[in-house]
Amino acid sequence: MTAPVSAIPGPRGLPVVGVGNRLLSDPLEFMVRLQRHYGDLVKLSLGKHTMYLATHPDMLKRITQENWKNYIKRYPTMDEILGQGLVTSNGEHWLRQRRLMQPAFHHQRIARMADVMVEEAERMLARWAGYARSGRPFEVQEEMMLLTQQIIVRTMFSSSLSDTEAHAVGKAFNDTLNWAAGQQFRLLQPPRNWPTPGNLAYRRNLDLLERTVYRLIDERRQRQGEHDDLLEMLVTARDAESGEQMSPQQIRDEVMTIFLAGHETTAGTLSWILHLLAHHGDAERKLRAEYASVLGGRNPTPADLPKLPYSRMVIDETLRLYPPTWILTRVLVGPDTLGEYELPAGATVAISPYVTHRHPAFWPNPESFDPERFRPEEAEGRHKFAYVPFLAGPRQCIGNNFALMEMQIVLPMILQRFHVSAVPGYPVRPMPKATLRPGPQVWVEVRGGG
Ligand code: HEM
Repeated sequence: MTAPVSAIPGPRGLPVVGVGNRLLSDPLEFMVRLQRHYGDLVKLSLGKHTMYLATHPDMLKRITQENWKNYIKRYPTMDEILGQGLVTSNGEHWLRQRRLMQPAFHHQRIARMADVMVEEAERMLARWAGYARSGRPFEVQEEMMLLTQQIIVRTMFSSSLSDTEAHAVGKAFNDTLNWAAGQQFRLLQPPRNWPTPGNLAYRRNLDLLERTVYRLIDERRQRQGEHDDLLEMLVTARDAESGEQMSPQQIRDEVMTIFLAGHETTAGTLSWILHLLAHHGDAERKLRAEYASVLGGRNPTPADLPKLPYSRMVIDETLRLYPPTWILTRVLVGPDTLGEYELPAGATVAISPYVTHRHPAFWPNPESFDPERFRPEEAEGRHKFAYVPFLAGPRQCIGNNFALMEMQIVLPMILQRFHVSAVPGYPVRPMPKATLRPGPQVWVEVRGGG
């Protein structure tokens, strides 16, 4: 027996905005409390709109795997920047693109990018050696953003860009995406064609990016086979069935998409890990012992990573507590049943990995940082959809192996050279913006590195 949508429980909220004000002011705490109070499917009235928060792993399985085609994405604010890239597209177009791009994200191809990750981490650590010598504290998230930004720019374009260009492009990407993310949260936006300073800077950045990206695409199409990077893969990919290749516009959309999806998430997670380790001495010691016995001070290679299980558990537990994609939404194409309720076509469903990762039926002491939860014996038998930092099903993150390898390489490089400690007086809390980052800032001091 199913119940109608009107029977789904939820808070009443205020007359005009519903619960919109509470969702905006403290969404994480609010959503966790809703799940505890009302259960696994909660109705959220947001003024004119209604959203259904689905948190039970069975529901996530239904939405992302069993009936995934019935749940589509709608992200209109990102259209101009991302176009029809993998994150924002749907249907046949998405399927074709995913098929074309999947091989580039295969384990073996990703492993070939390890050298770039090591080189960029070396550059960052050389800066940190300076901070260690002078005893100067620094904001670690900024460092991580710069690192992951340079890694994605270089794995995308390899040596086609000079260092100066790579920095300019990285910054332009970043500023454009921050601007777009900010727009989603602003109530009163000047129209995009007004010459406000924000609009002008946005236009300038987007122009620079498009000019650079189209130039590089053009060069590559004329001289193929000289590089082994993501751009080469996008330019040469051919659909196995139709033999078709991507148009320059489509390649541009995918370049922007990979940049958007591929650096802030990883930078935030690396910053969270350092913050958590600075407050959990036991985990830090265990991690150092693992690195010492397997690596003995040298940089890791992809072949070492399976031999560093505790390192992976620390990453997994950090992604459980602070999944960068803390909320995402889908719109129903046709009606569907979630739990005991019948939802109509057109309904918006929200999934929150942050809330599901704290579901008391699957996670004892959900707020505590405990990497041991991911020991194989502990993890065995756990509902597969209770842990979804990269989502699941056909639309699972295509870059999950990339991100995991990047973190597994960077982390031992940092910890084998430095002791990282938090600077007192700078409390850190989760900041639910476009991604869930630690904030407002993460100030650290480093020792060692000689
Ligand atoms: C810790 C790091 C990362 C996390 C937690 C993460 C998480 C996610 C999640 C939850 C989705 C699904 C979004 C949705 O369906 O609405 C997603 C999609 C995606 N991610 Fe990631 N991601 C990470 C890193 C990366 C990296 C490094 C790349 C690329 C190099 C990447 C590329 C993508 C792309 C292209 C999609 C769209 C896939 C599709 O719909 O077919 N991500 N990611």
